[in-house]
Amino acid sequence: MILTVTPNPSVDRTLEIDAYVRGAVLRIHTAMAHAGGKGVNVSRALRNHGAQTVAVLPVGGAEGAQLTALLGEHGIAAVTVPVAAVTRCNITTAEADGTTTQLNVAGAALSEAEVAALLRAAESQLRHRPAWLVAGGSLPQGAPADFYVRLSALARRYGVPIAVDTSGAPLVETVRAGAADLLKPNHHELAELLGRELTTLGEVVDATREVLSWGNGAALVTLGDCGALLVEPERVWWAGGPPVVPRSTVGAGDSALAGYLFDDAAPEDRLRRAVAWGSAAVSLPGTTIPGPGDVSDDGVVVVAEPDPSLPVSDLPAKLGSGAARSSA
Ligand SMILES: Nc1ncnc2c1ncn2[C@@H]1O[C@H](COP(=O)(O)OP(=O)(O)OP(=O)(O)O)[C@@H](O)[C@H]1O
Ligand SMILES: O=P(O)(O)OC[C@@]1(O)O[C@H](CO)[C@@H](O)[C@@H]1O
Repeated sequence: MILTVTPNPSVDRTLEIDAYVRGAVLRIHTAMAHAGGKGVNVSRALRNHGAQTVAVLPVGGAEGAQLTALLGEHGIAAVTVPVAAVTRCNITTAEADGTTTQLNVAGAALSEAEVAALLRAAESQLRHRPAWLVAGGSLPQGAPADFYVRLSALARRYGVPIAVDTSGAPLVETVRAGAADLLKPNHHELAELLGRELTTLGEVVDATREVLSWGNGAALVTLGDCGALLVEPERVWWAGGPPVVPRSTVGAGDSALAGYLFDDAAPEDRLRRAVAWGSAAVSLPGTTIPGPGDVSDDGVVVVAEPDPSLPVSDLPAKLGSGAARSSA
């Protein structure tokens, strides 16, 4: 079983439009709602592929009730912690050319008692010794920036490895405390964390290893349409898939993380699956999370110890060839 904790979940609303025009009246082709939040999406991806998972999350108000109902529709086993604040709705516009714009709400405040209740709910599931704890997303107001560090301490008490996918202050707190066995930043979050531009593959790998040297285990660094890196202290792999016509990129990173964690395969096979699941998510509308029928790892190329001098933006073109495939 894989346990996920999403302190700031959302009802994700997606509006499909031709093109975004500021100040205009825009006609929506399709509007849809999905259960969202990073940990929730990881649970959805795992569940779609038949893996056991439990999602822990706070819910409040009418949107909280809708989120609970959506989780039920997705078949997710959820431990919901009732809170006074109304669960947020995040809005995405998905344009016909594949541009995805996310409007993410801060999320209403949790009280100290509600934060403590969320940690207790997580601990009650950790007693079942899940294979992984996945902690994902931003933190709601009222949750301390070191929330994931506290969660990590709990996970370690039960011998459960923890994967963390967050950004901003909670990411700083987590990595500085060496609290993660696996990190899932994208390269922009990594650049923001270290306060420097990361242009080449070598710069991304060095930056990641700097973060690992603070006591974190390994990192799955996703690179959007340029694939993903799996970085360990001594080894590194890159993987990229064939070009995809994007429909909505929301949930691609979560699907990639779920693909990585799905089972205990060799690192390069986990990375291949991460990229296959992430790429599949991009071609699906809204926060639709792929299942086995959507995913294929045909054409996903994995390269061990890729050339550090390559610009990240050149990776699919330079490494995604048949010639590179043999070096995996
Ligand atoms: N435009 C794209 N075309 C093809 N594959 C993509 C594209 N965007 C993302 N992917 C795939 O999905 C994976 C995760 O994407 P990305 O780096 O955007 O994650 P993220 O920023 O964490 O996303 P999110 O927070 O929305 O879940 C990538 O490693 C890649 O395999
Ligand atoms: O605001 P956060 O917590 O950083 O991100 C929340 C979110 O954008 O992440 C998921 C996609 O990864 C969406 O389902 C959700 O709306």
